[in-house]
Amino acid sequence: MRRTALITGGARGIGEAISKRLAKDGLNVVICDLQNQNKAAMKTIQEINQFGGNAVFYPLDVRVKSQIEKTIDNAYEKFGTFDVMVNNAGICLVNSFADITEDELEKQWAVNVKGVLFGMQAAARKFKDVQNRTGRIINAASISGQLGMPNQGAYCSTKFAVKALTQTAAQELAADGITVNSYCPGTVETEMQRGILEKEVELGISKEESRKIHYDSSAIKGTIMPDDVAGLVSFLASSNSNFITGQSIIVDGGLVYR
Ligand SMILES: NC(=O)C1=CN([C@@H]2O[C@H](COP(=O)(O)OP(=O)(O)OC[C@H]3O[C@@H](n4cnc5c(N)ncnc54)[C@H](O)[C@@H]3O)[C@@H](O)[C@H]2O)C=CC1
Ligand SMILES: CC(=O)C(C)=O
Repeated sequence: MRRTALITGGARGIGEAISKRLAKDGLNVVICDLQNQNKAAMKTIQEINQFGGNAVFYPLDVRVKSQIEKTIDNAYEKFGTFDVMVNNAGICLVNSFADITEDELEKQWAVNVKGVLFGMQAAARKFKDVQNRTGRIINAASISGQLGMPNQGAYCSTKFAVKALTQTAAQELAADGITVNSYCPGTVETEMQRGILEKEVELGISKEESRKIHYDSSAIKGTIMPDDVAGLVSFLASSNSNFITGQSIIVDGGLVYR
């Protein structure tokens, strides 16, 4: 029976690449994203169908735990399997440390931390209570969860939290055969990154300085693309990573060394 993966924020950017890669790997793919990403999700599904993959779109908001639980139940009912949960959805609001507002902090914690925690809890419940078999939980962290970055204070705090939750859950869920890991990309060419660069210009950071921060500082020169992250997620979802758990793995071309 085909394994099934659910990817939050799966309609575009890194999530889109993960959806396509896992579909190529032969998994049923459940693309979960906000309703307003319907068009992007349909385009992704069309591309998956073109190479013979299997995908559906279930709209959800990761800030609402009951929606994640219901979506997992629906996916299980449709495909009869549920094996991989990718908690990828995230937002990044750039601001200098002195000016971070309560609203910015709350918005980012709601999606990046609560959304990931709810996704982990809902997936673990399903893996344990319904299937009683192995499962994979894979979370979006960032190099901003490894190192504090200028103008990303609130965002960094959420990604450090994801790393902490990943380590805790890995230890608590190991006995149930569930592994929990995170991916920590550097700067990846997506809508999120374009928004970050625009906001940095507003904060008075020159394009040259931005380029230095985001693209020119790593050992390997060049632009990290969503597919480069999807390759790691494919590995973490596969039997090649059976004994890897609690790790937050960096994909940044050699910038942060841990
Ligand atoms: N692009 C980058 O340079 C990096 C991104 N990341 C992380 O990777 C993940 C994906 O990032 P990108 O693809 O770049 O971002 P993106 O902005 O291109 O895509 C994020 C997706 O998440 C969805 N989303 C946002 N809020 C949601 C909610 N409440 N419920 C459901 N879906 C929601 C959006 O609709 C979108 O489809 C994020 O967690 C991000 O923090 C980490 C390191 C670097
Ligand atoms: C958005 C993000 O995580 C970085 C590293 O820029």
